[in-house]
This record gives sequence, structure tokens and C-alpha cells, in this order.
Amino acid sequence: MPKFAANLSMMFTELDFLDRFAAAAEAGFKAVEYLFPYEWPAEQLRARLDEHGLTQALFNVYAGDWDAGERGLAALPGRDDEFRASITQALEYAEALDCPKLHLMSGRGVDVNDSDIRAHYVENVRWAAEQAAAAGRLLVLEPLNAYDNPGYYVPSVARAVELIDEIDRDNVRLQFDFYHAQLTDGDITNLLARVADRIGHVQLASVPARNEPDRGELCYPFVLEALDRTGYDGWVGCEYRPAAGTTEGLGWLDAYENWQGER
Ligand SMILES: O=C(O)C(=O)[C@@H](O)CO
Ligand SMILES: [Mg+2]
Repeated sequence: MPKFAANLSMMFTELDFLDRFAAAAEAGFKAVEYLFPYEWPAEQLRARLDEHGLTQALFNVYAGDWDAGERGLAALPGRDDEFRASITQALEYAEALDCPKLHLMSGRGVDVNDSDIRAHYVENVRWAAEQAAAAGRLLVLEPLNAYDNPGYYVPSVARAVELIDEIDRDNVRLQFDFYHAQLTDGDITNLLARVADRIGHVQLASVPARNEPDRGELCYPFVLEALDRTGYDGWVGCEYRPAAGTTEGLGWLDAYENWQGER
């Protein structure tokens, strides 16, 4: 049975960010993930983790001006200084938070078929991978669906795997978010089996509404059993928008355990 991490960028948003750690622990989570730590000193975040006995499962490398729609720098021409500084910054936070994995976003709005863009992206990710390897960290690359993120440079699992193969670094792996993967590639359990050996991190949400995983077009008890069969034993990030309150929506966890128990 998977180990679930609370995604504090989407869950417990009824509370101020720093108060979400306590709420996640109170709800029984042992790990958290979220988009970006950089607004807060690393020591302050470390203190919240320690105070509540939480593990930091993942966070993202700085991804440009998020509110202006930027979603990463790695594939963008002319942003190399910023890109390299973002890797240094992320690795410093990873050390302080004892976080093993970083989500490295590629960017949007560049031509996915341009060979120069591709060579530059591959070179940037290889550079970042070297820095991350020296610090003992894993980089994960996540395909994002085009409904939410039109023009994203990594728009499908198939494309992510192709790029990961070309990058060819042991510490660069796939972030398999079931929500995106169902929208981009579909055929979800066959897809999962095909790419299992590339996976570095997993996330979930219902499809298509991105709510609790007890609704929508994916049957998660079945899907997570398939995940177990792959041998993945890392955290599964609950990256969903609660439909009507985070705590009120957590019943799916008990129901999931019972569903397993009754089989
Ligand atoms: O949106 C997602 O899915 C994520 O995992 C974020 O890190 C990036 O948008
Ligand atoms: Mg995700």
C-alpha cells in the first residue's frame, strides 16, 4: 500500500502556509511536498518539519514568474544565469530540508520541435543533474497536460521518457502524476507498467476535476495496486484540490484502506 504525502500547495489552503504542516500531521500524514519553499528561510521550514515529525518528500526548483504563467526555465533560451542560480538555491534548500527529490520544470512557449531548444534543454538538465548528483539528490521531470499548461515543453509521458533517455543521467527520473498522465497519454495501468523503471516520484488526483481520488474516471484502488506491483516504494503526493474542505475530504483514505482490506 502506498505511503501518501500531503501536498501543501493544494491541501490545507484554508490555513496560512506555515500552519499547513501542523494540519497535515494532525490528519495523519508523515510527509509533505509543495511547490516552492523560497519565500521562507529554510530554517523556518525545517523547524516546522521537525516540530511535527514530517519528512519533506519533494519541492520544485524555482520556475520563473509563476503568476505571469512561467512554468520553468530549463528549456528557455537566454535564461541560463537564472537557471543555474535556481539549481544552486534548490540544492541549498534540499540540504536544509533533507529533501531527496527536486522537480525541475522545463518551461512553456518554446517550439517543442526545435533541435536547438532541445539540445539546450538536454544540456541544462545534464548540468543540473551533475550538481544534484554531487549533493546526493534526484531530479524529476513531470509532463504537464495541455488543458492546464498549454505550450509546456514536456507535454506527455512519452515525450518525458524520450527526453530522460537522451539526458541519460542516473539521477534524472520521471515524476508520474496520474492526473496529468491520464490526460496526456491515458491507458494508465499499461502506461505505468511501461515506464515504471523510470519513475522517481508519484502524485495523484481525480481526473478530470483534480479533486480527491475517490471520484472521477480513474479507479484509484485498482490503479494504486498496479503501482504497488511496480515496486515503487516512495511517497505518493496527494496533489489535489479538495472539493469541499481538506479535512472534510480525507474520508477517501479510510475508504481506500478498507477497500484494500476487503479484497
Ligand atoms: O502541477 C503539477 O502537477 C505539479 O506537480 C507541479 O509541481 C507543477 O505544476
Ligand atoms: Mg504534479
